[in-house]
Amino acid sequence: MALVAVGQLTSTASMANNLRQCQILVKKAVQAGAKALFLPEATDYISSSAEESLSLVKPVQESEFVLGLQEEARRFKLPIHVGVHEPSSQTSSQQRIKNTVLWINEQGEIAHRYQKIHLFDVDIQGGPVLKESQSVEPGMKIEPPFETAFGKVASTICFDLRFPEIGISLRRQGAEIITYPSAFTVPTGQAHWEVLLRARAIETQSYVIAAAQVGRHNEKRVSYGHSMIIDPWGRIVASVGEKADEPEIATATIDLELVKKVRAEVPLRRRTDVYPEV
Ligand SMILES: O=C(O)CNC(=O)[C@H](CS)NC(=O)CCC(=O)C(=O)O
Repeated sequence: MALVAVGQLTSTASMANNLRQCQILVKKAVQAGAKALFLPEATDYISSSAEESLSLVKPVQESEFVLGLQEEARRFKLPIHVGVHEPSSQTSSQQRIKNTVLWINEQGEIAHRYQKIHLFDVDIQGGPVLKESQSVEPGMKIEPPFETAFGKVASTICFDLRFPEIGISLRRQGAEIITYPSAFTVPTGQAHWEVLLRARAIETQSYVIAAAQVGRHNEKRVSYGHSMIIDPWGRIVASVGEKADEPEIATATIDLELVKKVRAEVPLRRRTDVYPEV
């Protein structure tokens, strides 16, 4: 059994300020006795255009944001899961970046990395129009869950939440905790956020940890907030809400016995003789 924290903040285009907000979240997580801190998608920065995003992106070893978080993790022996941007490794004519999540272990090392595979290209009437694929290169693989002191953790990012296959696949690979670091829009968040997260927890019989951006990032972008942790029975066991005046955490205990109990009580034997396995 271990206590973990989800952290919620409003990232802007100022990486220095975003790091300061994360330092507040680290302090709160340490004070609460948490054994890990989970931060949202794009915690390093949220820009107002593809051009601005391309101008801000840096490799992790040159990013004062990532280096600063690694220092925090080392100093407090607190592993941190965090969404960032990284330069593309491909040499193509169209310059694009990667939307990734990192696991920084308690030694401050990057021990796991996942690159977002589903990109958010939407045109909602009266709502947001966002074309993530204009500046972001999609990942090409699901990463197997990684071992932590409190269970096997798997990573997805934000819009990946709408694709149950990735959760099912991660569960099949042994995940006990599935993370959805996000920056959900307000209209889609109001309509879909909680119900999708709870569905992913119930159908995978896993803990779901969903750290989210909240509030106004710039003149164009506002995020829904409502970071939460859900247990394998689908109960919300920690939630932050939508206040955006200061960085905030919520904590919950990860109980692997509950994961075992739910999986034993309601065995989900897939009919892969009838439909394909994912
Ligand atoms: O732009 C960045 O730097 C960080 N990335 C994001 O904020 C991404 C792409 S625009 N947001 C989402 O995927 C929201 C999904 C969503 O809101 C939904 O599925 O309804």
